Amino acid sequence: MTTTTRFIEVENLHKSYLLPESGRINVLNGVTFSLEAGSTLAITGHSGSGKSTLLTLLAGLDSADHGRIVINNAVLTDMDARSLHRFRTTHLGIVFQQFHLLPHLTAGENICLPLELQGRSCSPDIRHSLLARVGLTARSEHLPGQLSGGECQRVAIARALAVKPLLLLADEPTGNLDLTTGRDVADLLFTLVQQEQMTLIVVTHNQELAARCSRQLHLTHGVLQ
Ligand SMILES: Nc1ncnc2c1ncn2[C@@H]1O[C@H](COP(=O)(O)OP(=O)(O)OP(=O)(O)O)[C@@H](O)[C@H]1O
Repeated sequence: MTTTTRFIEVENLHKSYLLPESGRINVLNGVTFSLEAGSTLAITGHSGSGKSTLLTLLAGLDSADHGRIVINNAVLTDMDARSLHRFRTTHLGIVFQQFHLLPHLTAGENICLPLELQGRSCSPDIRHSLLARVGLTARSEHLPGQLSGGECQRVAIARALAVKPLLLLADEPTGNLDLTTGRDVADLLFTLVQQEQMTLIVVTHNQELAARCSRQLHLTHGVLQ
């Protein structure tokens, strides 16, 4: 018998946080969706609706209270912390609004970090090729503090691509950039996603960015619609 599994299957995901003053708040109340490999999905929703929380669970950076996440046949919600870490560093690329580059490392060193953390070598050729893909070959030796916001996000995208991820997760990737720079970064992101045939999930308030995705889902009252 042949079974077809979607690339991503999320079933009945629940997540709450315990607040010291006001008790428990339910953020995700049964999120369910599936996604084919190579698709691009935008998750929209008002501020505080739980978009980043959902992305954090998909990235294996936090655990759900209840529910199931399957990515490429791996059941993240059954994994222990060590397996999740291995899965994340091997198969996922993550891009954040605030870039999260290490300030004391150069652009080239930041880009190589995911490979080095896996004990893999990051040769000058690999480094050069990653920098070239984001148009920053001349900036390899610059520290993040010497780069513009758009350049920092390009470095962060190259870093996310270093491990050749199956899935790219992006949390407001243009949220810290002016309109033109944000459009340039979005152009780069979608070009690379297409070239690499990656699956992309992007969390955003930006309707223009969301509209570039093949699918959009809106998070409201803790569920996706
Ligand atoms: N670690 C945490 N501890 C307690 N509450 C949290 C935590 N992380 C998020 N929350 C709360 O969960 C809710 C959802 O937050 P989340 O950041 O996921 O929303 P969001 O839709 O991404 O918002 P924004 O668009 O403003 O970034 C908010 O009420 C937030 O305060």
